[in-house]
Amino acid sequence: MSQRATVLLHPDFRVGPIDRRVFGSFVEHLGRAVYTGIYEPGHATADEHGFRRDVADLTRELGVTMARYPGGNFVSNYDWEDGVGPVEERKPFIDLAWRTIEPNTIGTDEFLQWAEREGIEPMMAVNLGTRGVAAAAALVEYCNGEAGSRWADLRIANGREKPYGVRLWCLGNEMDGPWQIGHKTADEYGKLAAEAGKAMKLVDPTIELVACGSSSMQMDTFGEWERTVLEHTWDVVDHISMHAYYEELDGDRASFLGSGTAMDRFIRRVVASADAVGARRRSDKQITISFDEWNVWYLQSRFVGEKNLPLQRDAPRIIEDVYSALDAVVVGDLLVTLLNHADRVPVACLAQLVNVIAPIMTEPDGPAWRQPTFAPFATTARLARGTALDLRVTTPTVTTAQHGDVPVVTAAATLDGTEGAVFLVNRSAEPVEVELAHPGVTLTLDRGVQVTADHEAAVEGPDHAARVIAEHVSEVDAPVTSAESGRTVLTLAPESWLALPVTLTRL
Ligand SMILES: O=[N+]([O-])c1ccc(O[C@@H]2O[C@@H](CO)[C@H](O)[C@H]2O)cc1
Repeated sequence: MSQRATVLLHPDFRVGPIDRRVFGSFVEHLGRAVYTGIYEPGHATADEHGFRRDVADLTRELGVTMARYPGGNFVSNYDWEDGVGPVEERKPFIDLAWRTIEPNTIGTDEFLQWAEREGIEPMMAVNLGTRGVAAAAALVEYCNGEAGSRWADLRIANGREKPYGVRLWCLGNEMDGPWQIGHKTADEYGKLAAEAGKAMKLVDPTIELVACGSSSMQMDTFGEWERTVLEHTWDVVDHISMHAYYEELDGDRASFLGSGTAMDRFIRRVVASADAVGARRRSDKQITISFDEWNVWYLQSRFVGEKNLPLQRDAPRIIEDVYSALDAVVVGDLLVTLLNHADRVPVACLAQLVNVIAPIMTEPDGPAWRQPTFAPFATTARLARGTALDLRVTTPTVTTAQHGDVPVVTAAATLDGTEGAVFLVNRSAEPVEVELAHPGVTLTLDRGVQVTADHEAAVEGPDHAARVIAEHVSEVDAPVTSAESGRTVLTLAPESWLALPVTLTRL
């Protein structure tokens, strides 16, 4: 075997604690994410509130800790007041983001109560596209206020006495994007976000706020946007958002498999932009990242063609990407990148949860099933606990058309007491021998989960998904070829992602 990499690991070298909110997801009023996704009264598994039990069970198995709501692009033209109160009095409206008639059957209370029942922390977004300071502050009061003021009393009148205590709030969505309803310049948005945020924190000083960063690293305004927005909002916000979607373009597999490196560079650049604003202000405050949209999404190759959306109703099928095992390897690698930035990325959302670019799919009146991308997320959310370790990886590189030279092997490791996990990715088409160097520490690897990439076009439907999972996702023994004091050698399969539970004890 010609390729070799070394991963140096020690329990004292740490990136930082893993915030469980990094295993968040996203439920937008888009296509079938809500209607016939999480919610379908009349479905065989529906609970007394009309939410699908099969979807909730898969969500639990996925290990999602948090869910962002109600958008996304949707939030930028959403009047939250239309989605509360007696359902029979709620009026449909034309959602301009996805050109869909939104029936308003599900709104803030229904979503927050679903999240509460499922043990998922909600992350709410306010509309800074067509609305502003007052509507944002009112929504915080509606969700978190105690009895005795207008909006809190409205919540109580609507049947919910106890405040929801929503901790995390997005100040709008992708306001740098020309597609956004109420799109703004960085100056316009920064001023509005600072004022909305100020008012929201005056209603509830315990909340955390996320300012919109760039919609992608490819935006022309990237960098300058972050600088300007953070100059305006520095004193009021806690996090800046990042969004990134990756896809295989023109059969360029190597670049696609290198997506984690693009994500890594993007994170480093946003951290640098935030720290530069802090330096100029001589501020010790550290802004962290809410990576509140990330995934594989065939955006350029499939969605852009679909963009002239006809006006539709009744939960249309919009951006229901079907994933391959190759996509699952990339999702696993993106999670490796997020873990390696645990100190600066406490919050992240796999976009999205159900049907829309999602690990869980459903048929109305029919089954719910896992896509191949489900496994790396569920496994990482289950195993990655405690602290992320700061590994030193020595690896061959591969030259890619999109990202230049990228590492062939990527790795992350986590530790909680003496129990932890090691995550390894081989991006090349050949097997790689990886030496785990652990001086002064005994390392015991347990059975784990492996995903190997496929070369097949993904085909819609539960049967195909189940077959891809059966063939490419497996429980495996640690592929150890030799072990001696302070050194364990294993072999990574071509184009694969591997997660192994580990026990570390100091000698
Ligand atoms: O690069 N683009 O063309 C592009 C277009 C739309 C876009 O929207 C984001 O992704 C959507 C789906 O998660 C969310 O509603 C929105 O925040 C994100 C990026």
